[in-house]
Amino acid sequence: MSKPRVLISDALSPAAVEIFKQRGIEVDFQPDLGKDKDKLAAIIGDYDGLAIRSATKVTPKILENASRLKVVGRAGIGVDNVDLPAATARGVIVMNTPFGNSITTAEHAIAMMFALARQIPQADASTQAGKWEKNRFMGTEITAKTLGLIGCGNIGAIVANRANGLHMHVVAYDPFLSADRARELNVEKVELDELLTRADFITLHTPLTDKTRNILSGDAIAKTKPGVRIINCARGGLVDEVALRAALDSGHVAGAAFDVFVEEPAKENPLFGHPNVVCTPHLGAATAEAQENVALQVAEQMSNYLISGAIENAINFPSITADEAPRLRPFVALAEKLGSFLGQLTEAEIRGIRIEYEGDVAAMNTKALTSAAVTGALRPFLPEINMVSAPLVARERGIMVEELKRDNEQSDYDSFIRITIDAKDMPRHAGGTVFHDGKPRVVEIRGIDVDAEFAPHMLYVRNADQPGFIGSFGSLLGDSGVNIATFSLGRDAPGGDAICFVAIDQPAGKDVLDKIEALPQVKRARAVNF
Ligand SMILES: NC(=O)c1ccc[n+]([C@@H]2O[C@H](COP(=O)([O-])OP(=O)(O)OC[C@H]3O[C@@H](n4cnc5c(N)ncnc54)[C@H](O)[C@@H]3O)[C@@H](O)[C@H]2O)c1
Ligand SMILES: O=C(O)[C@H](O)COP(=O)(O)O
Repeated sequence: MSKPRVLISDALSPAAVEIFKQRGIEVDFQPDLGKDKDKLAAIIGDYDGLAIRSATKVTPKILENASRLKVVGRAGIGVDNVDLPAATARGVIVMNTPFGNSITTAEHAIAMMFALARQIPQADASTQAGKWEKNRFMGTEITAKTLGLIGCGNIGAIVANRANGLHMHVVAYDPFLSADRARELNVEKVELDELLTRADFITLHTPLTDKTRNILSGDAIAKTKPGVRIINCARGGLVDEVALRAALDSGHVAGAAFDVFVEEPAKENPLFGHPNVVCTPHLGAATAEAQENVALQVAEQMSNYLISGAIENAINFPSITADEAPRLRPFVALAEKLGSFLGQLTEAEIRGIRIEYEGDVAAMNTKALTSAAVTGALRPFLPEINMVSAPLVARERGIMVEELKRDNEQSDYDSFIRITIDAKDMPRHAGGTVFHDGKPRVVEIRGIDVDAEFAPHMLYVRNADQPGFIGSFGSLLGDSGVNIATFSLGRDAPGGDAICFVAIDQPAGKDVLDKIEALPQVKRARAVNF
C-alpha cells in the first residue's frame, strides 16, 4: 500500500512537517498555496490529507477535485473556511484543534483592551513621530470596570479569568453557560440587553453563526453605555462594522479594537482611519507557542486518522480513540458487510435501517458502527457514500436510522449485530458477530442460523428444504465452471424454508443465476459481492 500523502497549504509551524514524516506520511509544505485556489484545485487530487489554517478556503470546487481526500485538519479553531456540508457529503473528515490557541487568543483580547484603554498604538505613532503629545492621550483605568463577555466558552472563560485578575467585574451573555460554570468562573450571567447597558468594555468570543451574525447590530450598539469600548478577536461579522463606525464617529463608542473583519484579508474597512480604532490582521492565534501547539496537534490527529482510523476533534464525525480503533475495526467491517448484504438484496425504496447491538459491542462506539451499517446498506445505490457522509445521506433521503442496544443474556455470542432494512416491499434482516480471529461472520439470515465468512464473490440462495437440492446445485455450479470455496446452510425447520450462502472463486453471471433459479427447490438466487 502506498504511503498516505498530506498537503500543508497554509503557514503552519514546520513542526507539523516533522510529525507527518515521523509517522511515515509523505508531506508537501506549500505555505502560500492556500491563497491560490486554482492551483490548489489542480493538485488536491493527489492528497489524502489537507492541513490548513484560515487562508485556505475549502470550497465545493476544491472538494470536487479532491478524489482521494480523507481528512481536512484545521490547525486552529474556526472552520468557517471549510464548506462542512460539502466535505461531509463527500465523506471527508474535518477536524480542528479546539484548545491549542485559546490562551494566546484570550491574551490578544486582553492586549487589545489595554491598547484601547491607554491608546497605546496611537501614542506610539505620535511619540515616534517626535510629537511628545503628553496631554493628548488621557486613558481610562481598567480596575473595577465592568467587562461584558459575549460568548463564554474556551476563550471567553480564559478572558474572564485574566479580567478577574485585573480586578474587573465580569458579566457574560452566553445561552449555554450554566449557573454552576458561571459561579466557577466568577462571572455574572446576564441577558444580552443587560450586558449592553452595563459593560464598560465588551469583548466577543462566539463563533459566527446565523444567530450571532451582527449580534452587535446598530440597535444593540445604541443600547450600550456611552463611552463603551468594543473588542472583537472572534470572527468578522459579529459586529455591524458600518453601524459601529457611525457610533465611533458620534462619540457614543469610545474605541474599538478589531482583529477580525467581515472581509479578510481586510484591505479596506469602514473602521479603518478612525482615531480611536486599533486593528490587527487576524493575529489572535499568532504566537510561537500557539502555532506550535496547533501544528503538532493537527499533524498528530491527521496521522492517527490516516494510519489507524482514530478520530479526534472531528466536527463531522464521532470520535474514535487510538485504543478503540483496532477493537472497533472488525465490527466496522461486520456492520458494513451486513448492511451491504441486505442493501444488495433490496430493490424497493428503503424507508428505514435498524441496527441492534447486543453484548460487548453495545458498549462500543455504536455511532461509528451505525454509520458503517448505513454506508453498506446504501452503497449499492450510492457508490460514493462513506461513513462520514452516510448519516447525512440517509437524513436527506428521509431514511429513518434507528439504533437499539441490549445486553446479551439471550444471545449465544459475546457481541452480536443485527441489521434490518425496512424496504417498501418487505423488511430484510441479517445478524453477525466477530470471532476471536477478528473475522466478521454472518450467523443469522431471515432468523435462520447460518455460519459464514464474507468473501469477495458469494451466492445467496433461498430454497425449500427438500432432498436432492444440494447435489443438483453443486453439479450446476461445477458444470458452469464456478468453484465453491465455502458452503453454509441453514433452515428454519425440517422440510421448511432453507438458505445457503456460498463463497465462490469466480463471479457468477446472470446465466448461472438463471439456471439456479430454474432448480425446482429454489425460490430465489442472488449474487452478492463484498
Ligand atoms: N482571532 C483569532 O485568531 C481567533 C483565534 C481562535 C479562535 N477564534 C474564534 O474565537 C471564537 C471563540 O472560540 P472558542 O474556542 O472560545 O469557542 P467555544 O466554542 O469554546 O466558545 C464559544 C461560545 O460561544 C457561545 N455562543 C454560541 N452562540 C451564542 C450566542 N448566540 N450568543 C452568545 N454566546 C453564544 C457558546 O455557547 C460557547 O460557549 C471562535 O469564533 C473562534 O473561531 C479567533
Ligand atoms: O479560528 C482560529 O483558530 C483563529 O481564527 C486563528 O486563525 P489562523 O490560524 O488563520 O491564525
